[in-house]
Amino acid sequence: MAVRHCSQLFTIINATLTVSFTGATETVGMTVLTCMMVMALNLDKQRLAQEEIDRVVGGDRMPNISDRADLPYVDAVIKETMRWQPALPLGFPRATTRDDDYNGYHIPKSTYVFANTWYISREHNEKYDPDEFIPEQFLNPDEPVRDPWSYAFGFGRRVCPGRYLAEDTVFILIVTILAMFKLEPLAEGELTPKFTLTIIWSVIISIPVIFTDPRISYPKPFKCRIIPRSEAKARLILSKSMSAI
Ligand code: HEM
Repeated sequence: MAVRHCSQLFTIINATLTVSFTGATETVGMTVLTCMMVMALNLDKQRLAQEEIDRVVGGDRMPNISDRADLPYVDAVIKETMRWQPALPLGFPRATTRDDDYNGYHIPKSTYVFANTWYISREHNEKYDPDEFIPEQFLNPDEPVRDPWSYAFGFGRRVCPGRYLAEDTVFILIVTILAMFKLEPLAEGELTPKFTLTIIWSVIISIPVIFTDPRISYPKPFKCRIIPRSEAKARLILSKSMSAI
């Protein structure tokens, strides 16, 4: 079920924070958690996203899925989250069903192959450092950057069948959290987005030190303040969560 309206916000945030989304949908939880972390790390970007939400949605209702087209900066924040640290940096391993030759390489039958999503996300770009969190790169029509929605979900026949559900769900969770709450690190320097190289399945990739195992990569437990952005918003959250019970 796509989350069209995030009225059970507290429950959902709680579920997200404890990463209790199970199975395939866990990747949705990871993406939302990653976004919360980068928002706490990048307060200037968080403020830009919130200003856009306030302009479009106003203060007396929660965002809904139909606001998405009018929220390009929030959309760019989500894309940049998926690029900056893809939930599945090497996708799922697959095995070849027959001998193959590709680009001068002979790949025997039954070889494990990976789509290196991490490498695509680090594609060379003259202007932007791939380790920096820069949503703005998705907003310049004159210099198009590859859209992470085109590679974060895999490729071909076995592409993720949940991608459209994931897209809507990630959007509505993040936009609602940003509309209602300010996210702050607990202490200066608490979260360090330093990248480190690591080898996984014989492939070298880099991940932030604050993330877990790169096979399925999500933030290690982190502390941050989640503060309602105003009294009015606190009342709105309470009224929605009470009416959802
Ligand atoms: C942000 C969220 C998500 C991400 C980043 C993600 C990513 C991926 C990736 C990279 C693959 C491997 C594709 C390949 O091998 O080419 C995959 C497979 C799969 N995903 Fe997702 N996924 C997400 C959400 C979901 C959701 C919400 C569902 C279901 C409700 C789902 C169900 C599946 C299933 C069943 C497969 C296996 C498909 C197959 O082997 O044929 N995913 N996903």
